[in-house]
Order: sequence, then C-alpha cells, then structure tokens
Amino acid sequence: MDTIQSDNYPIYFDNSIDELVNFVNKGGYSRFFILTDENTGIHCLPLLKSKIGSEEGYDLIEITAGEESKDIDFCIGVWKMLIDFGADRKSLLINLGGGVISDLGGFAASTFKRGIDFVHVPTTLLSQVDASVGGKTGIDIDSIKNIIGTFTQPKAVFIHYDFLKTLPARQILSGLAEMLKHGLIQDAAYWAELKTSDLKNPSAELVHRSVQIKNKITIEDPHEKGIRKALNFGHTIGHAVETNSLINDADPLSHGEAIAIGMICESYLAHKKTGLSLDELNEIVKVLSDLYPRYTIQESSFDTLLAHMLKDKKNQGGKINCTLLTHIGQCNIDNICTEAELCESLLYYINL
Ligand SMILES: NC(=O)c1ccc[n+]([C@@H]2O[C@H](COP(=O)([O-])OP(=O)(O)OC[C@H]3O[C@@H](n4cnc5c(N)ncnc54)[C@H](O)[C@@H]3O)[C@@H](O)[C@H]2O)c1
Ligand SMILES: O=C(O)C(=O)C[C@@H](O)[C@H](O)[C@H](O)COP(=O)(O)O
Ligand SMILES: [Zn+2]
Repeated sequence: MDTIQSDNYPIYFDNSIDELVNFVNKGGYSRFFILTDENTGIHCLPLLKSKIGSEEGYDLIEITAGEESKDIDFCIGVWKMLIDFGADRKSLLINLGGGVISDLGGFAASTFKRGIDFVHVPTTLLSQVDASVGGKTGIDIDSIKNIIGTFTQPKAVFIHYDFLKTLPARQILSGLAEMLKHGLIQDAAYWAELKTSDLKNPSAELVHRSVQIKNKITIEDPHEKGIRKALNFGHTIGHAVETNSLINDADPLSHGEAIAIGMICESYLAHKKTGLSLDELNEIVKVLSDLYPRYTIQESSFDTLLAHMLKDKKNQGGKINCTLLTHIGQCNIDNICTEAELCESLLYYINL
C-alpha cells in the first residue's frame, strides 16, 4: 500500500518496520527509547527487537496498560526515565502501542527539554486509523480527556497491520468507531463500503482509507481552528460519557465505545438541528447499535455529563459546541447545543 505523505512526515504501510529501522539508522540520533505498555511489550516489541538487532543504543520504558496511565504521574515517570537514561535533545522516542502510548509518549517527548523527536508505531486499530496521525498529543486530569496537550507532529508513522492479529476483539470494535466516524463526516461511499465489510476484521485497505481521510483533514487544519473539528463528531457527548465511565465503572468503556454512544446522540441532534434525515438517523443508529453493546446511562448523571461537556475544547464562552452531520458523508462544525437539547439526545439513547 502506498506511503501517505503528511504535512512534514511520511506514514508508511508496507515493510514499515524495515522503514523504521532505516529511519533510526539514518536519523543521526544519539540514542533512542522505546515506550511500550505491558501488552505491546509482549506482543509487538519482539518484532522491533529482532529487526533492530543490536541491544545497544536504546533503552526501554514500559508503562501499565490502559487509559488510567494517560496522566501526569505516568508522564512524570516517562520524563524521569528519560533523564535517568541520559536522553539529550538528539534523542528519539519510539511510541510502540495504542492511542494511550502515542498520546502520552507524544506529549512527554514534545515537552522533554522543550521537545525531542518522536515517531509512532501504532499497534491498535484505533491508533492506526486515528491517534497516530495529525499531531494531537495529550494526557487526562481526573479523567477529563486530553485536557493538557500539544499539537506536535511525529517525525514519521509506521503502520504494521499484522500487529492487529493479537488485538482483542473489543479493541478492534473501538477502532472501528473512528473509522465509521470518518465515513460519516466526509465520505458516504466509504461509510457504505464499511457497512458491507467484515467489520469485526477490517482490512488493511480500509485502514489505509481511514488514514487518508484523517490525514487530509489534519493537513488542512492542523491546529483545529476550523474543519478539523469535523473529526470531533461524537466526541462532545462521547468524551463526557467516557470520563464518567472512567470515574465510575469497574470495567470502563473503551474510547471507541464511548464515541459510538456520542455519535448516536449527536446524530439525533443532527436530525433535530442540521437536516440529517430520519432515514439516515435510523441507518446510523442501526449500524452502531448492532455493533456496540447497550450501555446504561442514568438520568441522574445528566448534570455530571453536562459538566464534563462544558470542559470540551471546542466550546467558547461557556457554550457547548458540537459537530453535527447534515447528511451521511457531510457535516457542519460549530453548532451550539443547549443543555436541554443535549439531555434530549441522551434520553433518545436511553430509550432506544
Ligand atoms: N491523538 C489523537 O488524535 C487520538 C485519536 C483517537 C483517540 N485518541 C486517544 O487514544 C486512546 C485510545 O487508544 P487505544 O484504543 O489504542 O487504547 P490503548 O492504547 O489503551 O490500547 C488498548 C488496549 O490494547 C492493548 N494493545 C495495544 N496493542 C496491542 C496489540 N497489538 N495486541 C494486543 N494488545 C494490544 C493495550 O495494551 C491496551 O490494553 C484514548 O486515550 C483516546 O483519547 C487519540
Ligand atoms: O484528531 C482529531 O482532531 C480528533 O478529534 C480525533 C479524535 O478521534 C480523538 O479522540 C482526539 O484525541 C480528540 O481530541 P480532543 O481535542 O477532543 O481531546
Ligand atoms: Zn476519538
């Protein structure tokens, strides 16, 4: 599959781990560091190690798996390891993992000594189609999603599709939510193709298509002044539900599961506010409801959810801002939604 050129960096697909080794060898780095979590340390690191060969020249940093690690304490842990290992400004951080690793590692690297180079080797579907592309880095505070972060582009992205072979089915579904989002916001043909694909096992071609969509939008608007807000469809409500779940649930929602809920609610708002037809709403709800398990949202949590939505980064002047569909494959950014409308959309989800 073709390499995709982003703003200033390549996104490799075929032979990407060989490309990574070339990149490291030719980069003139004084030292490099590989950031993993406990699962990617087991499932993905051995391939990198076998290709790199020599055990010299790099150090490993491993963190606990899961969203709970995407916080300031783990970030300090990464910074301290870099200090202890003697990282200098010509060091490279290789983020080998899912979106938690690329967000946290990207943030740690973009702030360490005011910024060192980093690359992403995404190992989840979600990080291959979304988190590794576009330069958003970040951490959560008190489970408020990505509340601290930077826009910093990686030096390259290396997508090795076969890493997905060890990924649990629930994580495939999580990434699929962002792929479906890509179709809904920008490409009706892609949405139609996804609907008829083996969605429990998305092909490498579909991964490539999603990366093309995300990359095109983020090249146009890297700092989310305008059209990049399209990529936030489903996230105003989805992030609030995700935060609430991270705080309260023993087994929290994955990012994609929360965004799927957000996309149902925000499609309902789109039907009410931006002209999404009832047929289109029903089609979206059917696809998402068939894929994702029902999640219980209590009406008593609405105030808390609204409080989370009020912290969304798209808001201005205390008004909650959603990206809403006008049709399948098209969207409108900057739609102010009232608290009553947002609660009505949550009720719509509850009563489905
Ligand atoms: N920066 C962005 O543009 C962007 C975009 C979308 C999502 N995100 C963020 O990404 C995060 C979610 O990322 P995620 O879904 O990849 O979660 P994740 O990084 O937590 O990975 C999910 C699980 O899969 C495991 N795993 C990873 N690769 C594996 C493999 N190949 N085999 C077996 N297990 C593997 C991980 O250890 C983890 O347990 C969220 O924090 C979200 O906010 C960021
Ligand atoms: O890249 C983007 O822009 C996105 O909005 C992609 C989202 O899927 C992703 O979850 C992103 O991290 C959300 O960003 P945030 O600014 O709402 O925290
Ligand atoms: Zn997302």
